Amino acid sequence: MSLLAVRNLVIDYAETRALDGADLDLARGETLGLVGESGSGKSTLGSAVGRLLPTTARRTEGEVLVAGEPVFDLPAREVRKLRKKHLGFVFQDPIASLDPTMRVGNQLRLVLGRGGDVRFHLGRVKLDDPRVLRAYPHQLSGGMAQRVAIAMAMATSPELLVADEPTAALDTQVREEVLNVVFSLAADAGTSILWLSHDLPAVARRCDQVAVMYGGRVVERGPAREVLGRPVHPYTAALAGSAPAAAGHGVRLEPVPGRPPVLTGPSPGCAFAPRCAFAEERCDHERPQPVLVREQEVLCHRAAELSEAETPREVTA
Ligand SMILES: Nc1ncnc2c1ncn2[C@@H]1O[C@H](COP(=O)(O)OP(=O)(O)OP(=O)(O)O)[C@@H](O)[C@H]1O
Ligand code: NI
Repeated sequence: MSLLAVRNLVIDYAETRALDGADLDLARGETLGLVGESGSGKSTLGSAVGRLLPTTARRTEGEVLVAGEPVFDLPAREVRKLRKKHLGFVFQDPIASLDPTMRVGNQLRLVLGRGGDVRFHLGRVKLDDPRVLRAYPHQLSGGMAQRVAIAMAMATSPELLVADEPTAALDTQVREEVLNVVFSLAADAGTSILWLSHDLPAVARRCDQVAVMYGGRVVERGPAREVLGRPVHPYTAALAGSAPAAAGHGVRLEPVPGRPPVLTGPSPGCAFAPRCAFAEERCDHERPQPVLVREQEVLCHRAAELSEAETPREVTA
C-alpha cells in the first residue's frame, strides 16, 4: 500500500480550479520531487495532503489517502491526530512558520513534550549553538530559521515530510546545506519526502521519483532520472530542456512560449495543447488518460508515438 495516494483530486478556490484531477503515489521511505511552473498546483496538492488548505478551498472530487486514511472524509479531530502521527510540513518562509513571540527553545520543547532533548534535536539540524535556544525567530537568519522549522517537523519522526520549496528564500550555498539536512534526517528516520521544487537538476540528483504538474494534473511521473533524462510528455521535455537556465537564483521557469492556463472548470482536453508543438485535434477536446511508457506514467494522447521518437525534446527546442 502507498503511504500517500492522491486519486483524481479536484480542488477549487472560488472560480479557480487549482487541481483538475491530480493523481500521485508515494511509497514508504521514498522521496518524490513535485515540479511544474508557478500556478500548476504544487502547493495546493502539498497542503491537501494534510488538509491544510485555506478555508476558501473546496475539495470538489477525488480523495487523498495517507496510510490508507481518507484525509478529506475524516472528522477534524481525526485529521489532527493523523497529522500528528504521520505528517510533517516545512514551508517556503521559515520565519512565518514559527511563533514570533516565543523563544526557539520553548517552541521546540512544546513540540517535543516532556523529556524531549531540545539540544539533541537542534544538533541534528547542525544548530548546536546555545544562543539559538534563547533567540526569537526574527533574530535568526533565514537558513537558521529553516533548520529550526525542519527540526520541529522532524522531531516526531513523521512517516511523510511535505516540504514546499523550503529553500526558495535562501542563498545558493545555504540551500544545499539545508537540503542535505532534510534528506539525511529523512533517510535516517525512514521518512518519505514530498518535495515541491522548481529545481529540476536537484530533484534529479536527490529524489527517487518525480511528478510533473501542469494545469492542476500530474502529467508525467516515474523514476526521477528516467523522467527527467528521457521525458515523454512534451511539457516535461520542454521543462527539462530549460532547467539549467532556471537553476539560477530566483529565476522562474518559462520553458515554452505562451502562458500556463488558469482554469475555471475541468479542462476539456489536454491543458498543455495550446502550447504544444505536437498537439492534434483530439488534444483540444479529449482528456488524456494515463499511458505507461517504460516506468513512466504519461498523460498525453501521443505518448506511445513520442516515446519511439529519438528525443522529443530536440524537436520542441
Ligand atoms: N488561496 C488561494 N486563493 C485563490 N486562488 C489560489 C489560492 N492559492 C492558489 N490559488 C490558485 O490556484 C492555482 C494553483 O496554485 P498553487 O499555489 O497551488 O501553484 P504552485 O504550483 O504551488 O505555484 P508556485 O510555484 O508559484 O508556488 C493558481 O492558479 C493559483 O493562482
Ligand atoms: Ni507553490
